[in-house]
Amino acid sequence: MTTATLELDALTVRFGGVTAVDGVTLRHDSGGVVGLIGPNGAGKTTLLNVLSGVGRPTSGTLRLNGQSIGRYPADKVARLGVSRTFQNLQLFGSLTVAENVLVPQLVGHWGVAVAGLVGLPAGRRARRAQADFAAELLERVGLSGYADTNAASLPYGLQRRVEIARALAARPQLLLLDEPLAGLSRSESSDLTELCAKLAADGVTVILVEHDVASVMSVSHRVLVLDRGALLADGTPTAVAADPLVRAAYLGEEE
Ligand SMILES: Nc1ncnc2c1ncn2[C@@H]1O[C@H](COP(=O)(O)OP(=O)(O)OP(=O)(O)O)[C@@H](O)[C@H]1O
Repeated sequence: MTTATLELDALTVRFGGVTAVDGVTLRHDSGGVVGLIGPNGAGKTTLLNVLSGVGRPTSGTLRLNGQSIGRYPADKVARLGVSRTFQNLQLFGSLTVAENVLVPQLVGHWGVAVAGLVGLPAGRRARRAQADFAAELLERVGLSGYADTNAASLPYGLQRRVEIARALAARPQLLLLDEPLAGLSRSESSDLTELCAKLAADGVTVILVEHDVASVMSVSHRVLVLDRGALLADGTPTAVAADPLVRAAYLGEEE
């Protein structure tokens, strides 16, 4: 898989008088895990929304692999290789794990669904292909064997993985995770952090928005710090952790 090239140039998002993202300029083309941290209200989710086509920039440009995507709707951005998860779990509790993972595929294939209802061979073949695909995705996130389990019955940490598997179904180059560690136990957090590292090693660029700074520092190759919408620091975890501006504006606040 070729690594995604992401370029932001003076990217700005305003909501009325509030500048949520303030002239962010950066380029990333080296894969890995990119940690995005910053105090409450720093603009992290707003930036993720713009990267995934859920939000629009007020000004500035956003390019993915050289293509300007800032004005594209979310479904088009997804087709170009950007997938995301949201802060709040968005699973269908009454569906199985495999069904949850396949939701984007199933809703896009009414023809297959109809063929399946009447028992046509094409439907059976398609269903087998879908089951194989779900199994492949679940294997990638460490959920082999859970395909037929009801999603709501899983522990929270595993439900997070189901969401990540669903995001991987679109075969993204860029995976945006919005606070995936929120509400997880220490061991669940460390397992999910390991999964981020594994996905990055597989060639997916992972952008990780997280309040758990220690986990971000442990897994990220590059850390971006937003403060009141602006990029306050950008570098390796070691360099960012030692930056006096970051310590004053952010890390100090956490102590
Ligand atoms: N739809 C909106 N309308 C108006 N203001 C908004 C909207 N979305 C975000 N904001 C404001 O933009 C700023 C950045 O918010 P954002 O949620 O992006 O920050 P964040 O870094 O993700 O915060 P947190 O860590 O608390 O999730 C905040 O001042 C917020 O109140």
